[in-house]
Amino acid sequence: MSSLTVRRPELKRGLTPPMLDEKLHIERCLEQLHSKDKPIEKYIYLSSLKERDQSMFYKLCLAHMSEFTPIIYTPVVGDACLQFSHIYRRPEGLFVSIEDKGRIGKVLSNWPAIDNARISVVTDGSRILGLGDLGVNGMPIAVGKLSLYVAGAGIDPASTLPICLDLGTNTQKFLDDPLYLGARRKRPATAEMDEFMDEFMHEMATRFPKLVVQFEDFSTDNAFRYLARYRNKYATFNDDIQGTGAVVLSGFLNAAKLSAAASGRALGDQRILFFGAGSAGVGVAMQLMSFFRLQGMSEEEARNRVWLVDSQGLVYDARGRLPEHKKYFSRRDYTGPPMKNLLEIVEYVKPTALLGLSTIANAFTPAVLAKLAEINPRPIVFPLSNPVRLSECSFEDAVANTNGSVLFASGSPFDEIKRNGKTLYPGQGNNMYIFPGLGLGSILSEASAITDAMVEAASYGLAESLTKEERAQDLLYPRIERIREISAFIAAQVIATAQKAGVAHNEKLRGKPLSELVDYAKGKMWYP
Ligand SMILES: O=C([O-])CC(=O)C(=O)O
Ligand SMILES: [Mg+2]
Repeated sequence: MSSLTVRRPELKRGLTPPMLDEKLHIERCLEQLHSKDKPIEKYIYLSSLKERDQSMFYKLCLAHMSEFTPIIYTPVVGDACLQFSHIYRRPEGLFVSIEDKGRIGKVLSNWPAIDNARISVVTDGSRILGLGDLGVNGMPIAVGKLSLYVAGAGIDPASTLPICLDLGTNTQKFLDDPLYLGARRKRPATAEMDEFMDEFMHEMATRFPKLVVQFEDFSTDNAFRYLARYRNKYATFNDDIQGTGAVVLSGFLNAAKLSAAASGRALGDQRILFFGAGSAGVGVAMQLMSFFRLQGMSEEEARNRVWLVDSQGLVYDARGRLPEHKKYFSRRDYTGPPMKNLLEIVEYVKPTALLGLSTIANAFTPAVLAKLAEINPRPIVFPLSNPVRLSECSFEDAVANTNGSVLFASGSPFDEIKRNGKTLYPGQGNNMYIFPGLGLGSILSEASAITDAMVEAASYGLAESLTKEERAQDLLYPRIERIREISAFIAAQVIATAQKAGVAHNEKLRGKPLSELVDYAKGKMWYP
């Protein structure tokens, strides 16, 4: 030991309280957190803690995953977005404005950790969770997702880059708010936005050549359009379409096994009703096609197992003009009058599974839930809308109205329920199980693109990652406390698949067996 290390504490003497002990300081921080009674105050406290003492923030986060995720992420991050312009303390992340068009590269170069950046979450704030167009108030969603990259996949915080594109907002309330922090203008027309996005993506790839870009909470049309536009050109994925799709496929696979065991029907004998046909709804439906294909069905047979419901009711060809993204699943076999009532639609479709991506709170009424339980010994009910107050039903309602038979996963967290001496656990079908591992695998493999097969590998990796104990409790997802282990496993699957697809450029990893890839991913993780 050098004399300097011995003397250092002496040099600092007097600059901290005499009895400041690290272990006890953890307790102190937790006590401070627990002393806040409003969720938004807890969010503000943790956000400041992260700035003051990043290491302590992530230590606490890792040790208290199920307590922390609902605060730094869904649902409380939703409140943080709604109130962003009012609770704002200090800048975090990078803001790129429509006014920067023509010099976006210069703005990106202002990011201090330019050589470290490996993963960026980019939102334009136009559809934050189920809360609508929040404009520049969307920044906390990018920050929150990246905190989970650090906690959940061990990405070095210094390599994360949260970005909020400020393209204005069409929400008048914000335009009228004197404290609103974004450009006071309506959103640009498509052509102008496309020009902006092309320049942005080009400059991102130029300034940050090793960067993986996650698109987050863009409005539905743009989410699909930009995914198609950039997915073969850059290492990018859309979390709401692909991440949500993958996480739901994974939980659905586990739920279908339990449902088939209870009904005695074949695993593939599922009829899935989607309530909500936006980017998440159609993204999930697309992803679930691979569940049916895995059972040996043709594309046509698989598509026939899916029904969509939007704000106009059942989606079917004879209804008339449909937006592009709804056409694929539009029913050809129904020609009657518009069918709007969900209970009526359930009676007509007789689904084994009802998935909600509508952001319509309590749309799964007691009558709908009871009907599902009447036609299925173990109905699959996934109210996936976020945040929690927009959920299509609560876990409590789902359990109560199905006599406890429900196989349940929601987008936002619910508490477990004790019933007849048994504990029932709600699944959380949130993309937080997928994106950290998918991103980590893409970074480590140095992927030049993120293919469907890579997303699917992440999904099957997650489905496989349940322990015996977790399966014995009918869990559909593993416990969130194991997120790092799960992310390493998912990352390994993603790397192997990227190699097969020919998009992996990390030659060091070529041909390594899965177990070595898992160890490699674990070895690369950052710890506070
Ligand atoms: O952030 C979440 O909890 C899930 C998500 O991507 C969304 O709802 O848009
Ligand atoms: Mg999202």
